[in-house]
Amino acid sequence: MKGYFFSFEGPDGAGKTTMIAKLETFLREKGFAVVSTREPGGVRIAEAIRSIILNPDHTEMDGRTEALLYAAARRQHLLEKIIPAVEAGNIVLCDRFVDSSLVYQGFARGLGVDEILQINQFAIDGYFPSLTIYFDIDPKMGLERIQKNKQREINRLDMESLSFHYKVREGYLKLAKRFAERIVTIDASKSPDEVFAMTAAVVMKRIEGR
Ligand SMILES: Nc1ncnc2c1ncn2[C@@H]1O[C@H](COP(=O)(O)OP(=O)(O)OP(=O)(O)O)[C@@H](O)[C@H]1O
Ligand SMILES: Cc1cn([C@H]2C[C@H](O)[C@@H](COP(=O)(O)O)O2)c(=O)[nH]c1=O
Repeated sequence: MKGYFFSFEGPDGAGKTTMIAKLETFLREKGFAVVSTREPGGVRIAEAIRSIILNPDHTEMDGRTEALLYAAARRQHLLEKIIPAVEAGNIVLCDRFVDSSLVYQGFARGLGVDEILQINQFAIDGYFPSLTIYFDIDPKMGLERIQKNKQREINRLDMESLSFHYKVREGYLKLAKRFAERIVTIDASKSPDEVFAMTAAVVMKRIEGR
């Protein structure tokens, strides 16, 4: 039986990585086969592209170059890891996917959501997640969480202005309305336990409701 492809989105510091780790343990304890992955990255070539995109020294990077690099990394990640894992019956939990490009490059950078969607259609051939959970948070709170987390590297996107990160949130809220059949919004400002309880409920409803 085929598996599932679920993606997790949100502004920087919303709690995506934390919730995916909790969800992976929760689903495995229920007997499900789970593969967690992330973007940009997930496979060797995409991780190499990640290091180019996120390098804080690469300040000269053009917006369209950035968008094309994210899409290229996505193509390799999708074909080499995501699709085979879903076909093998796994639940794939992906930390960011195409919606991040639509929001960060399309909306916040002003390249155009539909223009970025077109580039990504070339990359993903319409292979969208069946469920996307959007962790909504005030960007200031998310960035403050990151600053408290000393182990986390600061990447080139983190260094954008606060107004850019507010545009990111605005872009996600618009996307959640546009793709309401796929995207479920969760209030990520609550405690980790509260956010996880809501996340697990949404995921189990989707799995049981297949
Ligand atoms: N609900 C929460 N309440 C308080 N702190 C949280 C919550 N969720 C996660 N955190 C903490 O916030 C920090 C960022 O969490 P996490 O790395 O999961 O966010 P993220 O959305 O993956 O961020 P990024 O997109 O920047 O990688 C971590 O230190 C994490 O422990
Ligand atoms: C997939 C994707 C990501 N981004 C941005 C969003 C974040 O600022 C970084 C990734 O860092 P994280 O800590 O691993 O979440 O890259 C983007 O702008 N466009 C994308 O498609």
